[in-house]
Amino acid sequence: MKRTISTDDAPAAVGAYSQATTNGSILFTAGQIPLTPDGELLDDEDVATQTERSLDNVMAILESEGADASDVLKVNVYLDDIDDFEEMNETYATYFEEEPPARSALEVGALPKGASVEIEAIADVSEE
Ligand SMILES: C=C(N)C(=O)O
Repeated sequence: MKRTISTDDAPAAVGAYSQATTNGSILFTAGQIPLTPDGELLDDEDVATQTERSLDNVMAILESEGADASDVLKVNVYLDDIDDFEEMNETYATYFEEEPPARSALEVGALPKGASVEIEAIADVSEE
């Protein structure tokens, strides 16, 4: 059965979506842009900082469900400029040092709120 997830440790949705949804086995986070949990937008920060903030949000959502980076199966990374790939990837790699999940990274025309980075994850939250 579908359940929506809400945690104060990640920013509230900026539109008509939930922070994450799960069926108890698989968890889907919404795309996380570089907003602090208080709602401050870090759109003027460099891509490394935006990547860090977005991934911190993903991790906070996972942790609210008792999961962590090791449970992530797939990540999608959206960049407003693919030339930022290396800078994003360097920061990203520090979050997934062992057995990194599958990932897609792509350039899109623009992201909500003028962000440079948006990151979403799919994780295994089933009981072992
Ligand atoms: C920021 C988003 N995840 C959205 O607008 O869908």
